[in-house]
Amino acid sequence: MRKLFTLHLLTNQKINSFQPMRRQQVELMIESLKNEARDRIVVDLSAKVASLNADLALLMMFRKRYTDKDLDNRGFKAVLQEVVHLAATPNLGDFFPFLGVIDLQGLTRRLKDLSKVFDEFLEKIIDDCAESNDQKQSKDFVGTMLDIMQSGEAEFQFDRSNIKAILFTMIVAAIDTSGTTIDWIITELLRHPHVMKKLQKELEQVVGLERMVKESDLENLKYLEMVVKEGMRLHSVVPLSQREAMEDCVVDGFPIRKGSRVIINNYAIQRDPNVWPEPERFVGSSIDVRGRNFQLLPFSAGRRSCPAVQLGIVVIRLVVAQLVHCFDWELPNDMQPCDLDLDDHFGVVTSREKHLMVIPSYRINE
Ligand code: HEM
Repeated sequence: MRKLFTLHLLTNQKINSFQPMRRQQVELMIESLKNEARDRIVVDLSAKVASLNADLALLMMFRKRYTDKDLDNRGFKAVLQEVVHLAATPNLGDFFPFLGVIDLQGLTRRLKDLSKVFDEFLEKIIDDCAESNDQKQSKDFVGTMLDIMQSGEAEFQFDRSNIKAILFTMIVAAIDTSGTTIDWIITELLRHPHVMKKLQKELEQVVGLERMVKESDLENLKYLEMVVKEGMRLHSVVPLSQREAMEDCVVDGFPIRKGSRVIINNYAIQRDPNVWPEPERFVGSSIDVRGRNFQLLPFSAGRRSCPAVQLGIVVIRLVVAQLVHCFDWELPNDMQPCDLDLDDHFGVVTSREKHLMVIPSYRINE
């Protein structure tokens, strides 16, 4: 299934083919911010970035626009945040099975409510895709899964509920991660005005102030690359990974029995003073993000690491570059950069506790 996902969505060719769609969606967000800048409105940047990422991910995966209302009145960000928060909350019932029935924390009940919301949405996606795939020569990802299901040729059980489970994983994995990462990087840039200025300088030199950033500019923006890596190091949006030992082994002197689940604390590794001499510092990391040396693990590492590293990085760099290039940012109510709060909302994906509120002013020459 991972191979299918990679082949259908994540080859270089596929990622490039979605470039015009990314440009269009990012331009829409910039246009709306430009209007708000004209009126000096305080904008909820977290919400803007979240809805941009939901649009990008859903358009890419399902080739169709779905709005917040298609999921639930609360919208994608709020619902997904609740899912990732509940999924990471330790359930007493897992440790003391007799408590599972009582559902003391109400986790099972809340997750069941959310699963109903998602179930209806996923049914709609599958129906829409089935309908549009009938008219197309080339199948999209959902169409291919429907074909596998109908052919009965899968070597494992594969029905509609399996398709829904896969789509659910993809939506959770794709939507919240990139948006949350961008949110944290902009937060750090606001907390470090000299880094923001330096990045704007690089953008002026490479792109100029007569036009917006294009995806083809990204490879020439080396300081942007470092800023993004450092933001991902300080704010590991997926703070913990879980793996199950396939055989008895010893890790760093600790014996691990086959079948044990090991939790890897990416957050702690990325702030480990033995690896990072100044762990709290922002900017200066040139270490590879693919976790080859197990020092920087925003996408985890190994066989179950994120298959969408390249796509994630492109989206993050593009959106951060556009926001920093097109606007100067001010904090509302005379707030100072050092007063910006860094409280996080712990979950499978860890986002800012409070939304980032800022005042943009447009800086590109018309
Ligand atoms: C900044 C953006 C992203 C970050 C930081 C990120 C991070 C991660 C991490 C850490 C994992 C592994 C979790 C674990 O260890 O169990 C993962 C898995 C996954 N990610 Fe991403 N991700 C990002 C973007 C995306 C996007 C855009 C997609 C889809 C288009 C995606 C699809 C997936 C999938 C399907 C998996 C599960 C892989 C498997 O179980 O084999 N991710 N991601």
